[in-house]
Amino acid sequence: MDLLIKIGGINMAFKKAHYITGELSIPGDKSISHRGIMLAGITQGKSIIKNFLISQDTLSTINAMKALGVEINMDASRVEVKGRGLWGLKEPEDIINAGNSGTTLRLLSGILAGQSFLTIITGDASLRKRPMARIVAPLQEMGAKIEGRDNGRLAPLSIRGGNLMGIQYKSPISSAQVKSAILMAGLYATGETLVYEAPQSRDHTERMLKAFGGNIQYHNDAVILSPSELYPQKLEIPGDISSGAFFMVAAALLPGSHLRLKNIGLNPTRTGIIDVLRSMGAIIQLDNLRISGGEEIGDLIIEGCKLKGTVISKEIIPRLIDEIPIIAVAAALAEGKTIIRGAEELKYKESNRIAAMVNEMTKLGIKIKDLPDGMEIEGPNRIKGATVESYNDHRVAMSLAICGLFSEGSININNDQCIAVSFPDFYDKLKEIVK
Ligand SMILES: O=C(O)C1=C[C@@H](OP(=O)(O)O)[C@@H](O)[C@H](O)C1
Ligand SMILES: C=C(OP(=O)(O)O)C(=O)O
Repeated sequence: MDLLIKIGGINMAFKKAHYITGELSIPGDKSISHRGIMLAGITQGKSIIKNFLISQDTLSTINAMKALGVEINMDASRVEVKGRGLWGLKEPEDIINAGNSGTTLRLLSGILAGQSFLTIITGDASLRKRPMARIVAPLQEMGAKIEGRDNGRLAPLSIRGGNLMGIQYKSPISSAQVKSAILMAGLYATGETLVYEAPQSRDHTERMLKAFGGNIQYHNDAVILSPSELYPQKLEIPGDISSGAFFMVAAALLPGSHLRLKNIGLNPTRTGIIDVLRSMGAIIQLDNLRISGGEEIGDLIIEGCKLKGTVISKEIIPRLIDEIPIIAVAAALAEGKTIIRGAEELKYKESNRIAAMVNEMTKLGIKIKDLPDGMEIEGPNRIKGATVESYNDHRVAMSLAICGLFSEGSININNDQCIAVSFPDFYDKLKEIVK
């Protein structure tokens, strides 16, 4: 079956897919790529990062670290970071712009909280609406001077740090960005820094700190960082399960499909999508399992079949937070009702992802309604063609594109160029496996 795609254009349209088949490597994990650049930048010496994700968000992190004086060179196969040591960053000459990337702004704020110089950090229109008090409050408690719009709740933030003290922080939300900002600042603090959260969010920062020589320990679900010196490393970034999720869902939904996603990151704090798809009846196998750079990695093999609805509740949400838009697509085509609760954090992402998915999937003829903390979807649905909006949110755009594989008419997605935020090759990869 032909696919009609305008790569990098404003609109795209697909024709209905019959099945998904093939083997794909998915680009490097976005969360781990950000962390690799930041931590390498504050070690003394040269780190090499392979399978780094080159996307708009991770380029925001690279540009920010360059503005702080770190030398970074990259080609298609690797990134070389010449770190300036924990205390060697320099005051940036201009405002740092994190673009669309919450991870860049929040994690970097933790590092900036440790610097005695002044930095002003901002982002695009979406990021300037996202909540920052969640990092500003604990970083101020550690001793950093931070101001921002709306009483420190919104970026731009101005940060002058230094002389930090470790804190014991019980996080009111499960957020890896909050936890990581505090741990980054903890590298500059006197005494121990402890962060407690439940349920646990992704733990890439803890693992990577350990890999760089950081003194990380766990006690009763809390992570504790003691003052540590970091050392340059060679890293290989696993494939991003959050990007792979779009193809996993497409393959799981189409009987006759057989898809292998190679070298995917399988850190258990990220694999909620596998558990949920299996609870919907999906056939997913793991192969070639190993550990690389302190992270679980392996191949995912997905066979297509008929899916059924499921219930997703609070405890699993941090393990699949970015996959909820594409899970909503799986639910739309599955038999029966799917209920997603405990996901209010979705309102504070690049767009309000509950409102975005409910509005746009409704335009496609899907029975979906919003809940205060999630959504309810009644399946199976016949998906009709329509023009839909991405809200400039990459995950919304890619989820709607997958709807296009199942729709009776063309789906045109306005502003789908935002896909380059996390997955510039999305359409090319999709084209390879759709038959
Ligand atoms: O730490 C990270 O790399 C991320 C953490 C999550 O955000 P929160 O920490 O806000 O939940 C996730 O949604 C985001 O895509 C990446
Ligand atoms: C929420 C996301 O990223 P960030 O918070 O870094 O903007 C995402 O990639 O879905």
